[in-house]
This record gives sequence, structure tokens and C-alpha cells, in this order.
Amino acid sequence: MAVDKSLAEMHWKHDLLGSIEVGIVVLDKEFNVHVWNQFMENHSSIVPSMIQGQNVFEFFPEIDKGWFTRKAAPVFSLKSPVFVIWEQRPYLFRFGCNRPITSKAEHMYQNITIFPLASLTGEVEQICVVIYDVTDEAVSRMGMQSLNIQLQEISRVDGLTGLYNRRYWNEQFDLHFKRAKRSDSDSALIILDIDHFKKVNDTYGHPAGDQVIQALAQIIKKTIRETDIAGRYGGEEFAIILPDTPVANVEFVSERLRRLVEKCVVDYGGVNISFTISIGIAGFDSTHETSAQWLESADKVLYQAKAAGRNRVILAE
Ligand SMILES: Nc1nc2c(ncn2[C@@H]2O[C@H](COP(=O)(O)OP(=O)(O)OP(=O)(O)O)[C@@H](O)[C@H]2O)c(=O)[nH]1
Repeated sequence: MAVDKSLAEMHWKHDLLGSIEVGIVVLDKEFNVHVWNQFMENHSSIVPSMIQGQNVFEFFPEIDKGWFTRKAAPVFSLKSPVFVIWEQRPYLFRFGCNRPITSKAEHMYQNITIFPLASLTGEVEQICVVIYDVTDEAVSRMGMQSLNIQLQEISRVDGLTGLYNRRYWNEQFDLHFKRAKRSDSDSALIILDIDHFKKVNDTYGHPAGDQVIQALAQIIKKTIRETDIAGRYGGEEFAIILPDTPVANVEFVSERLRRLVEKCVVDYGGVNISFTISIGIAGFDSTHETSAQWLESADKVLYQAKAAGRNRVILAE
């Protein structure tokens, strides 16, 4: 009768392990496999008889042995469970995704729990690893994150040129001004404006003007350093912050920019359009009380450049 009872118990435990929608793996101190349930078999195509008694790392070389051993150590020694969520490590076992057609995931995302299995003497000789398939949750969370990043980008970037828009550039300029004020560093500000741009629009049309603006933005992107901050300040007006750059170097960069623009020819449906720009530069000056004063210094010399005949660079004294 007692034998029947334990047989029946084994039977329902076997059924339970088979029908449960999580992976169950029991490992000993050498990380040899003792239990491998149906979920694990379904996703790995490895049947229990193949893996039982074998070392899990040999079957799954993608498991970082050092990391997993460190995670399991307190489960054996302190008898306390350990949890690992997919955001820390996307998976333990690299399984394919359940819905390869409808899901964007390349693999199953997993949360795992490792808990101790104490023997009758209270010693932890084995651990149980439970694997939860959290692919749907992970995919939707990552989708939200990338959407947020895209939204943030859109709100920072000018649609026509891909440079920062005026609002975001101004925020950066304010921050940079405060930093420069604290460190009294060599920084400079460039403001540039397309010469007689109204004539471009009037002669070739607004879409042609847009293409000229885009061409200028490309030249700016190619000419400045990654650490410089360029924005479209107005219709055909651009502003660039050059952190940690002595004014002499800024004059050199500006002159190069001016010459590149002068040489550039925009091909608008077979019509060649040339254009020039005027540039005003103002180095950071600790007497500036506000970022607006710094901007005004650069703007003033830009208009001096316009008044002096355009297509030139002028540096604020
Ligand atoms: N195509 C196009 N034109 C724009 C855009 N934003 C502003 N503009 C035009 O840019 C022109 C600017 O003209 P003005 O401010 O008179 O300056 P300008 O003709 O460049 O003359 P100077 O700056 O004095 O050399 C106007 O005709 C605006 O309509 C834009 O996004 N696309």
C-alpha cells in the first residue's frame, strides 16, 4: 500500500513537471543535471535521458560558467534563493522565440529563480533553476523604450536638417554657458546665415531653398567636431557651440566652413544653385552676465559681416 502511494506521488509529480509552463532544472554541486522538465525539452529538443547526469555547461556553452557559478554559490552556502531578471541578463538558456513570425524577439527572454533544495540532513546538495518565459513583457517594454527615445529625438531635432532644433539648442547653450562661467574655459559660439536667401527662394522656389538649407547642414555636420553642438536657429540661420576651443581655432573652422559653402553647388533637378554664408564668432567672455549676451555679441558681428558685403567671417572683439 505504501509503495502504491509513493508510486502515485511520483506519477503526479511527473505530470506536474510536464504540464507546468516554466522550465525546471535541478542541478547538483558539479552542475550536473538531475531534473529536466517538459518545458526544457520542448524548447531545447533535448530529452531528459540525454542530459540527465551530464554537465549543463557542456550542453549549453552560451551559459557564462563563471557568472552562473557565482550566482549559485550563495544558494548552496546560504540556502537563500537568487533571482535574475531579463534586464540584467536576457536569458540563461538561448532558446528560440515561441512565436517567430509575430514576435520581434530573436530569442526567448527569461527571468530565472534559483532556489536551494535541502536534503533530509538540511544540507543543500542540489539547486532548482526555474526559467520563466517573459518574452512578451520584454518585447513590449523594449518597444516602449525605443518609442520614448524616438520621441525624445524628434523633439530635439529639426526635421529638415537633422540638426538640433532651436529649443533644444538653446537649452544646451544655457547649460554650456553655465559650465563655461564656472570653469572660465576657452569656448566659442558661431552664428551663420545664408546670404540673400530670399533670392534663392524667389528665383528657384521654396523646395529648392529647402535643399540649399539641407546642403548647408550637411557641410556643417562634416566640418565640426563631435563635441560641438550645432542647431538650426531660424529659417536659414544656424548656431554652433564649440566647447574647449580657442578663438583662433574657431576662426580657422569658420573660414573653412565659409570656403566649403562657397564651393558647394546644389543640383536642384538639373539646375545648379550656388550660395554663400556670413559668419559671426564670439568667444566666451566672463563679463557676459547671461547666455543671451553672448548670443548678442555673435549676432552683432554676423550683421557686421552682412553689412561689410557678406560671404565673410567676423570675430567679436
Ligand atoms: N526654403 C525655405 N526658406 C525659408 C525657410 N525658413 C525661412 N526661409 C526664408 O528665408 C528668407 C530669409 O530672408 P531674409 O531674412 O530677408 O534674409 P536673406 O534674403 O538671406 O538676406 P541676408 O540675410 O541679408 O543676406 C525668407 O525668404 C524666408 O521665407 C525654410 O525652411 N525653407
